[in-house]
Amino acid sequence: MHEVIAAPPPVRDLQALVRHPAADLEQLREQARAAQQSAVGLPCAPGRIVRIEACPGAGKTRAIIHRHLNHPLGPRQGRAVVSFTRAASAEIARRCVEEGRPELADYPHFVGTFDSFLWTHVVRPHITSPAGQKWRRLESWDDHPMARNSGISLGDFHFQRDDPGGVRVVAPRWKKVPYALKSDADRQRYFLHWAETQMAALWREGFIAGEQLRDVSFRMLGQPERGMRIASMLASRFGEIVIDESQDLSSEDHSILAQLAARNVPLLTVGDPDQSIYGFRETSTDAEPHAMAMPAADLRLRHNWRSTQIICDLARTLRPSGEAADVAVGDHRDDAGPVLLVGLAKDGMRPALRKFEAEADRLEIREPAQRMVLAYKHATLAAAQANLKEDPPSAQLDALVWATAVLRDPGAQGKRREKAERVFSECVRHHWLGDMDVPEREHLDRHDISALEFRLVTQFVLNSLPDLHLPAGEWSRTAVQVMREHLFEKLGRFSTARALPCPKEKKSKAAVLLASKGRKPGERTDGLRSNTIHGVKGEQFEAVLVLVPPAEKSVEERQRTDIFMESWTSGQCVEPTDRAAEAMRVHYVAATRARRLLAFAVDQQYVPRLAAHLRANHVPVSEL
Ligand SMILES: Nc1ncnc2c1ncn2[C@@H]1O[C@H](COP(=O)(O)OP(=O)(O)OP(=O)(O)O)[C@@H](O)[C@H]1O
Repeated sequence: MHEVIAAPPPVRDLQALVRHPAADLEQLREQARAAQQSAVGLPCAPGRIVRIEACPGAGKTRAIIHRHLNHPLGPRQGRAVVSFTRAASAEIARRCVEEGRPELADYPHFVGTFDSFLWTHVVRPHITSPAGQKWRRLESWDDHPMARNSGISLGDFHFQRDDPGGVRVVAPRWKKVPYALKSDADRQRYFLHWAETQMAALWREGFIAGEQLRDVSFRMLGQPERGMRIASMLASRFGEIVIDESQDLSSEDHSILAQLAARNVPLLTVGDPDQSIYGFRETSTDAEPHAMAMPAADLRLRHNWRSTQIICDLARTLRPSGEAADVAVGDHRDDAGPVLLVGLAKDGMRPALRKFEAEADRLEIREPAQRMVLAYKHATLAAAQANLKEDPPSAQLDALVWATAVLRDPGAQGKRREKAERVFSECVRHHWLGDMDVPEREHLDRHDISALEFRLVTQFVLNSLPDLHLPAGEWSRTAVQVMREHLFEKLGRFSTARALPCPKEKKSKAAVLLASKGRKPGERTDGLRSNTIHGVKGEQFEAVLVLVPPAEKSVEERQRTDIFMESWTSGQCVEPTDRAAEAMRVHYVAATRARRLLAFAVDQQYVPRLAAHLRANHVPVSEL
């Protein structure tokens, strides 16, 4: 058995303490720090995966960084700290630098994403290539120009395995049929055929991404000798492999980890199962159900440094696992502000936004970046607010404007930023180098340009492009002129000298409007920010408004909203499938982003029932 350092007190005691009017904040904080310290020191155990569960705001990243800073491993051994997004890995690397220990993000350590870990340490060193073929990993299929066709990418499909134990490269099926193709069966068939042919061709060339990488890893680890070699090399290089945000592991990822653990690779996972919101990543038809039976966690952190106790109490009502409410220990723990419930009626979502703004004003939360409007789907936000489109527009000029606007917005993070970087890189390479038929790295290799050189050039172009409030026609001309001056004249190359086409009717509009959603006259929403719930995982804001709109668009959407609201207000999932639990978890993630002010805007018909349910659970609410 492992040793647990300074075990935190049992939950029942904590609950009693926190409800007591004289609960001593300093005493609670001591317990919270002791629990975090336990996570920092919890040893890995051979032969199994050691698991830490932690509530929202528990300081998971902080605990992992303290472990990395303060717990050295054996001589010449490193620690792998694995996350699920490039942004999360970059944050860990940044914190190592901030602590004056930049070497902790470098060899022999590994700080990166799960996919890059599999590639760098499981697959690449051990895979053999047929003659003339070279394996190359793509972060996403979207990164290869030949994996895209008229706005559809190979990433829009799941593929089947070519044989039972093989790799998924044949028989694509849509993850979700794009709206524009919904009623066009011929085009759908065309794209399915294109995807199958293209995937097979790219696979033969040696390109590998997501699902295929997992298949290859699993297969290689399953081979007795090769599996043993991979595991023993991992175990000698890494004293431990820490996996952050482990709730995002798919059942296939779990199977890979189980193979590693069985071969004594020391593994520690840290995550919050209630925040598992990537059910759609369960790709294979033979995948285990999402909620795999897990052994009890080795340690659970139950103190929340982020939110008020009222927000923690509300979060419990959204928790499918039924875990007790967390204990608030942050600066706003005792704020008494109730949860706001705003009824949505026929006059749309604007009144709800205004009420939320007024309440944020009253609490003196003025920074727009701290007043966050969240919804399950981007379409909901588009209806409520005008701002930059979620995805790059298809016209060349509009896409460049969009990418420039996103990359210049310090608040733009995650997937959207990655998409913008890709669009921007392609535009610069198109104008500079031409021949856009291979992914970025090969394109640069072909022209003997290093990745760093290219980054400097793109950054320079980004800074030099004109202000996005210029008329679009003028912006387009100036943008090409800037690229010509900076790339052609200074760097000796320029493959395209034409202005980016700008249709007549758009020429006099401000360029930024080419990349924005429409805004009704008189509407101003500059004082708020908005995002999808999936887009703000891991973040926090002073004030959060969660929109749960009456879904009028489709039966499917209406069902999703109804199932969610029925489940929430009845205190149990009303559907046996994972759909209800997933909707609960997604809204749980939304609610737990809030530090001080939490509001829900729901269809008016649900307000009385929701208010009654929350009050019955001792959550003060205010109906607006
Ligand atoms: N020991 C501590 N003392 C003071 N503040 C802390 C402590 N631990 C964490 N915090 C603060 O609590 C907040 C939440 O921490 P963090 O974002 O790391 O939580 P998390 O566990 O990653 O949450 P989530 O899973 O919801 O994203 C941050 O503002 C962080 O600085």
